Amino acid sequence: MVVTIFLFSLCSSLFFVFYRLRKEKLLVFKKLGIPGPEPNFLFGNLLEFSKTPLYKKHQEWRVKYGETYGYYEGPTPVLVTSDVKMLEEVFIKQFNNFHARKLWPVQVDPDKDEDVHMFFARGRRWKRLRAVINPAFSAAKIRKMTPTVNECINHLLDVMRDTANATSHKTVELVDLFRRLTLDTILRCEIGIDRNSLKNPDDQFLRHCKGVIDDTTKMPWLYLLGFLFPHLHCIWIRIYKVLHKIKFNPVFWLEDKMREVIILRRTLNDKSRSDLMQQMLDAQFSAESFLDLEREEAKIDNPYKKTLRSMTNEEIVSHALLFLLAGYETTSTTLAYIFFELSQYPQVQQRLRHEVMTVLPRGYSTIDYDDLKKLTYLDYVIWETLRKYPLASTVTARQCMRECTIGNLNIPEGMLVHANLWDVQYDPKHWGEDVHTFNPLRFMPEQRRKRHPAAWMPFGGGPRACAGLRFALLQLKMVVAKVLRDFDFHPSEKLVVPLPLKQGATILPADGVHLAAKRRGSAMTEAGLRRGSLMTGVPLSDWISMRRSSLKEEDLGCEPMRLGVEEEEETYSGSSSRRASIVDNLIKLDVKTRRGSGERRASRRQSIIEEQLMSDGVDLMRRTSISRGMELLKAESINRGLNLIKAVSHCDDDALAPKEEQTWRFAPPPELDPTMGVSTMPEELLGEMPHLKSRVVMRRGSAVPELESVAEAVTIDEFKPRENPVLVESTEDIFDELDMKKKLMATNNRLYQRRVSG
Ligand code: HEM
Repeated sequence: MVVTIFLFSLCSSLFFVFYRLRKEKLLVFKKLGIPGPEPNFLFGNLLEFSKTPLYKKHQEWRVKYGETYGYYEGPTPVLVTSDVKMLEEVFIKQFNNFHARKLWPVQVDPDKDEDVHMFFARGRRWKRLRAVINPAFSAAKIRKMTPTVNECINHLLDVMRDTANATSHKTVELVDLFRRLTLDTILRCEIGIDRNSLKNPDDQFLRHCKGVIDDTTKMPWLYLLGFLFPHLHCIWIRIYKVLHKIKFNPVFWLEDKMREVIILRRTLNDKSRSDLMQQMLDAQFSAESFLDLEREEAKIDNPYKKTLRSMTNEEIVSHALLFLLAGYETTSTTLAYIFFELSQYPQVQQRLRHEVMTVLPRGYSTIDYDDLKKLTYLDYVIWETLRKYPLASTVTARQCMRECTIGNLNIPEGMLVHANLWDVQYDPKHWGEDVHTFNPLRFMPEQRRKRHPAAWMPFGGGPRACAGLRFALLQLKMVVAKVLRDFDFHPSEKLVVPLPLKQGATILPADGVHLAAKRRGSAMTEAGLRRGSLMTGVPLSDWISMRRSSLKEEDLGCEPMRLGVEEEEETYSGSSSRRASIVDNLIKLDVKTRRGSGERRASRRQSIIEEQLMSDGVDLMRRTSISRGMELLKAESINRGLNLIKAVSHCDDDALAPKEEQTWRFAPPPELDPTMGVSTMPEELLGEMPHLKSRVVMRRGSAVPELESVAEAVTIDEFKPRENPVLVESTEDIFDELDMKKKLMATNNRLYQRRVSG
C-alpha cells in the first residue's frame, strides 16, 4: 500500500513537473509578444500538418498573423518569418549565433557521432567539413565534370528520342525521367560509378535512393515521439538503429556500396580522376581554410592539438550519401518545373531556344563550360523557376545557439527560425503584382539590383547555403540547353494546371509533369536558312555569312541582343542596323581555313556553324512568318490567284484593305500551281521589311501563322506570272538558282551523318 502510494505520488510529481515545464515552454511566444496559433499541450501545433503540408500552412498563417509569427513542434518553438531584414540577420549577419540547422527528431548526434555529415554538423565540426568539401565544388572542379554531365544528357536524349518523334506529340513524364538522369549524373560525377538508370528504370541504386527519400518523408510513430519528447533523443535513435537491423534499410545498402568504392579507390590511388569522391579522398591536400580553424582549436584545450585535415572513411561514406540524396531529387524536380513553365509560356520557350541555338548550334553535341556562361536568358529562366518553386524550403531553418537580439526581438537559445520562402518569393513588395506570372526578365541586372538579396533564397543563404549550388546549376543549364535544342514542349492532355504539389523531401509535383514533347526535325533547319535568304532578299551566301556572324557577335563588337519582351516581336528592319554592323565587321574579320592536320577540325567547325545558321533562320522566320501572317490576314491582303496582282497594281498604295470592287475570289488560272498563294505586303509592312525586293510574294501553301505550312516563298522584282512564273519546286532549284547547291549539299551530308551517329 505504502509502495503504491509512493509510486503514485512520484508519478504525479513527475507529471506535475513535466506539465509545468511544458506549459512554460508553450508560453515563449506569448511572452515575446509574437502572434501565432494556439498550441496543444502535447503536440504543440504538429497536428495541423497532418492534413496540410508545412509550406501551405506557413502561407495560411502568414495571412492570419503577419510576416513573423511563432508555432510549436511538440515543445520546440519555431519562429517563422518572411521579413527579409530578419532573414539577413539570421542567415548572414548573426551566423555565429545561428550556425546550427534544425535537428531531425531521429538522426545522428550532430556533435558526437563520427558519421555526422555536413548537413547536420554544427559549430567547428561543420566548419571543418565545409572547408574540406568547398574546394570540391569550385568552378575549376565543376568545369572538369562537364564532359561527364554531357554524356549523361546524351543518354537522356536517346531515351527521349525513343519516346517522341518528329511527326507526333508523345507524352513524357518528366519528374521520373529527370530523377533517373540526375541519379546517373551524380553517381558518375561524384563516386565514379557508371550506372544507366535512364535505360534501366529498375536499377538497384535508383530503387534504394527512392527508398531512402520515401523513408525520410514518412512520419512514423518513432519520428512523432522524437518531436514530442526531443530530450529523449538518444533513446529514439537506439530504437531506430535496432529496428533497422531487423528490417532491410536502403541507407545501409547504399552505405555498403560507398564503402566498397572507397576501399577500391584508396587501393588504386588513381589521382587522375576528377570526381567528388577523389576530391574527398585527397581533401587533406587542398583545404587551405584550415589555418583559421587550427588557430581557433589551439586556443581551446583540444586533445588532438590539430584539426583533422582529411576526411575519415566513415565521413566520406556519409558525405557521398548526402550528395547523392541532396542532389538527386532537388535538381530533377527543378528541371521538371522548368519544362512545365516553358510549356505554359511558349514565347519564353521560343526566346530561350533562340538564345541556346545562337550560342550552341545543334551540331555542338558537347557543350563547353564557357559556353554556358553566355546563356544569360537561361539563367533568368532557371532563377525565375526557383522563385516560383523554392522546393527545398523545408530545410531553410536555423537554430539559435546563443541568446541574441534581432531588431527589437529577443531570441532565446534553442529557438528555431524558419525562412518562409514561399511567401518571400511571392511577396508583391519585392516582385510586383504579377507574382504568379512566369517572367524571367525580373532577373535582369537592373531589376535585381533594386531587390533585397534575401528576397530570393531557393538555395538558402549565408555560409550554410547549398554547397552543391554550382554543380546543380551546371546540370540545370546543360540539360535545358541540350533538350530544348531537340524538342518542343507543349502541355499534354494529362497535365493538370495549376500543377498540384505535394510535400516530400522537397516540394514536388503530386502527379508528375506530363508534357507533349515533339522532336524538332532537322529538315526544318535547312528550310529555315533557305527561307531566311528568300524572304529577306539577301543572297544565300551573304545570309549565311550574316547568320555565322551571330556566333561571334560579341567578338565582333556588335551589340548583343537585348532581352526585353519587345524583342519577341523583333522585325527584320529592327535588326537591320545590327546586321549591317555584323557584315561590316565580318569583312574586317580574317577567317582562316586550316589545312593539313587542322582541316578536319575546320570542316567540323564549318558544319557546326552552318547548322547553327539554319536553325537561326528557322527561328527568325518563324517569328516573322507568324507576326506578318497575322497582320496580313487581318488586312485581308492574302489571296490566291492572278487577279490579286492585277487588283493590287491598281490599288492605291496606302489602301491596305481591298476595296469592294477589287475582291479576288476567282480560281487561280490552271497554268499556275493551285497550291501557290500570292500575298502582297502592305506599304506599312514593307517599311519594316526593307530587304524584300518586291511587295508581291508568292507562297506555296498558306501564309497563315505556321511556318511548316509555308513551304516555299519567293520574292520577285517584277511579277509576270503568265510569261515566266517563278515556281520553286524544290530545295535544289533554289540552291541552283543561288549557285550554292554544291556547298550546301556537302554541308548537309556531313550534318546528317553526324546526327545519325549521335
Ligand atoms: C536545384 C537544386 C538544389 C536546390 C534547390 C538546393 C537547395 C538547398 C537548400 C535550400 C539548402 C539549405 C541551405 C540553407 O539552409 O541555407 C541546401 C543545402 C545543401 N545542399 Fe543543396 N540544393 C540543390 C542541389 C544540391 C546538389 C546537387 C548538391 C550536391 C551534390 C547539394 C548539396 C547540399 C549540401 C551539402 C547542403 C548543406 C550545406 C551546409 O549545411 O553547409 N545540393 N540545398
